[in-house]
Amino acid sequence: MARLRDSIDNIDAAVVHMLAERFKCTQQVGHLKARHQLPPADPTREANQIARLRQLAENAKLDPAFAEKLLNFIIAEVIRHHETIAAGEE
Ligand SMILES: C=C(O[C@@H]1C=C(C(=O)O)C=C[C@H]1O)C(=O)O
Repeated sequence: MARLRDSIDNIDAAVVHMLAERFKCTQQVGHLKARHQLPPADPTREANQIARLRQLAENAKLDPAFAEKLLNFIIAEVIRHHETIAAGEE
């Protein structure tokens, strides 16, 4: 079991690092949107991402509903950041 837990720990670390990189990109998008007075949320982009992620999840034998919930959770946090950035650049 210790070997499995070592792998779980490595995977969790990779997830954290990947999320950190993703948030670095979304922060830059937030600044671009604020500068060009674009809204924090882009529902069309979100719908495309959700459809894509659900397909990827299905192919990977991961529950697509779980993948969608996870992406929605992350996107909600990104939108919160974008609202904060927009408020600061008013
Ligand atoms: C990052 C963006 O802003 C928001 C956050 C998204 C995300 O985290 O993937 C997607 C769409 C937007 O609602 C974007 O518009 O690309």
